Amino acid sequence: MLKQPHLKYRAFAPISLPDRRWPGVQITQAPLWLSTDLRDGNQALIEPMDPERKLRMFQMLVKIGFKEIEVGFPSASQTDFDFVRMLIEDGQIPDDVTIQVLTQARQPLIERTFESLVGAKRAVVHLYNAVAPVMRRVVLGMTEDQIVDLAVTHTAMIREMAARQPETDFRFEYSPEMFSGTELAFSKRVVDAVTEAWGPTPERKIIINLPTTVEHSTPNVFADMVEWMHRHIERRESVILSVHPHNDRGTGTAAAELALMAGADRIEGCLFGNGERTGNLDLVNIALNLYTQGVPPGLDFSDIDEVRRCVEHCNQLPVHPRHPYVGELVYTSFSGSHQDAIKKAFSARKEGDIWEIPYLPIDPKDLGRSYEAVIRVNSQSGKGGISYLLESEYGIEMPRRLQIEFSQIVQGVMDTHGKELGAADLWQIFDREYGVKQAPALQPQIGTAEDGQTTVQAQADLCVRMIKVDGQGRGPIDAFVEGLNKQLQTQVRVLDYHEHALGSGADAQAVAYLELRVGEATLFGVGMDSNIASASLKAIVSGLRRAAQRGVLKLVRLQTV
Ligand SMILES: CC(=O)SCCNC(=O)CCNC(=O)[C@H](O)C(C)(C)COP(=O)(O)OP(=O)(O)OC[C@H]1O[C@@H](n2cnc3c(N)ncnc32)[C@H](O)[C@@H]1OP(=O)(O)O
Ligand SMILES: CC(C)C(=O)C(=O)O
Ligand SMILES: [Mg+2]
Repeated sequence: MLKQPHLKYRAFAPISLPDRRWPGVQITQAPLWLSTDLRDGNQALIEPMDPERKLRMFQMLVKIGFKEIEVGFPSASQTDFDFVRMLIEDGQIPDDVTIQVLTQARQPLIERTFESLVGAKRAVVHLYNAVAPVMRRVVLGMTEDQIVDLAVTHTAMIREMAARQPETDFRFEYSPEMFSGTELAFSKRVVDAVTEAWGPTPERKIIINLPTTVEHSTPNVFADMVEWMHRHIERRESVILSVHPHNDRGTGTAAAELALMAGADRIEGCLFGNGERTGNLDLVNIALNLYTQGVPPGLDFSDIDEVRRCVEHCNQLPVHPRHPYVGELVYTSFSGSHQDAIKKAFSARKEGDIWEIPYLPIDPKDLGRSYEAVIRVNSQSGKGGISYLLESEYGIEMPRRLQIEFSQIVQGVMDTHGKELGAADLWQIFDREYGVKQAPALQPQIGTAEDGQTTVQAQADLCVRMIKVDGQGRGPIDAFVEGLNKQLQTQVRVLDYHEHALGSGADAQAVAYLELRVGEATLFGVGMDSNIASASLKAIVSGLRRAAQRGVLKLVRLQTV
């Protein structure tokens, strides 16, 4: 075994392009898109798609808005051939969509490819052959001249065959396979020769597609290569310059973005990055990256979960929960400080504002995702997330100090059970702690004394004992507390008061949050009632019951009911 196994690898060589321009370029418009889900994606599946899956994928791609779709390698298998026939014969291809098919540079395969396209309104025939030194040497066993000849001969063959099927508007794409591993001068030589053989014009351009068949350099090197081709190939005005990144180093998206800055007009890839090995470029990722920079991608991902379900069904492969933009967890925040910032930013945001929500680079609603999933509560969470869930799901708008108090209670539950808590769990804990739903009846009678003060008579079930309250004060709360204090050894004071309405119409409720000082202890009580005064009195009782349960409430008189 080698002591230094890394020595068997060769470093990629930087490109000499001292006046490179791409680093200063900003992407201001979407590229032309080609989906190769049904070809490069399909050829990489454990179980290639059956006709039902292929059609479902095709229809989804059309719905998303792809205008160029590579639908297969029709000369490779009967299934691919039949699928292309079905699309054409069943009129499945909308007028504004062009199908594309791939072929090797071999006459029988090209003939079969044209056979599959009979009757199509429009089609792109996509020819490839390897140009990289290792492929020339090991696979094709050809010299540079022979490779150029292979490409040119078969381009001319395609041109002739296209002329024999004039009912179809044929376009042509050429890929120097393994462009990313090929000497630039040789790539240019092959590409120029093919372009000349096809004879494009600015009105009828050829597509020259530069594949990162295997990604083995940093994206800046690929960008240099693309810019070099962009600036050096002949007839550039008659060429649509396309790129086809794979993702072996995990930088396919970066490579594609830098390639666009470097002069590429068109991008090939697959939804959620399916494809050979680590996948093709993820089209959804790059399209939504543009979207979040204010550039409309021209592709519709407004129901991204529907797209994901379709892709998972067709590919029989799951999309990772952390996959950019679509994963189950990518709009979810567990950690307390993130939740806190998100909650505050949502409250500060006004309709029409620029999107500036920390930790959420895109509005989940734009992709058909809801905010409900944004915040989930586990042991890493704090008051922000807990109060966000109770507010968004149950309309409970806790004041800040209650948020702090309640989050400690939730933390206690979490420490015991260790599991994630949903909004319903939080509501249950809240209700149990503050006794909101099953609060004991008070039967308050509120009146006015001769001196104008408010009088309150009520019954208060303080857990330890039911007491009769009879008090007088500046308002119902003051009167109730005065009445209570006559009976309690531990004195009660209201420190703070918040209330809000919950719901509307006949079912509307008032929720009151009262911060109480009970002897030495400070704690909250919460009350809910259709009557706002009753809600406040219930909140006081809620706080006192909690104080009694903690043993901080002492009665002085035994005036029970
Ligand atoms: C980077 C890419 O994704 S390229 C697309 C790859 N996709 C696929 O291969 C999926 C579909 N392919 C197939 O079904 C088959 O490979 C076919 C039908 C195309 C060809 O099948 P076969 O004739 O049995 O050949 P095989 O599969 O072994 O391919 C290797 C042969 O193709 C030749 N070849 C490879 N690429 C090309 C090319 N672009 N042009 C001409 N010949 C080529 C090789 O030199 C080799 O020839 P050899 O058998 O004389 O040594
Ligand atoms: C056929 C070509 C474009 C390809 O898929 C690749 O090189 O990755
Ligand atoms: Mg590929």
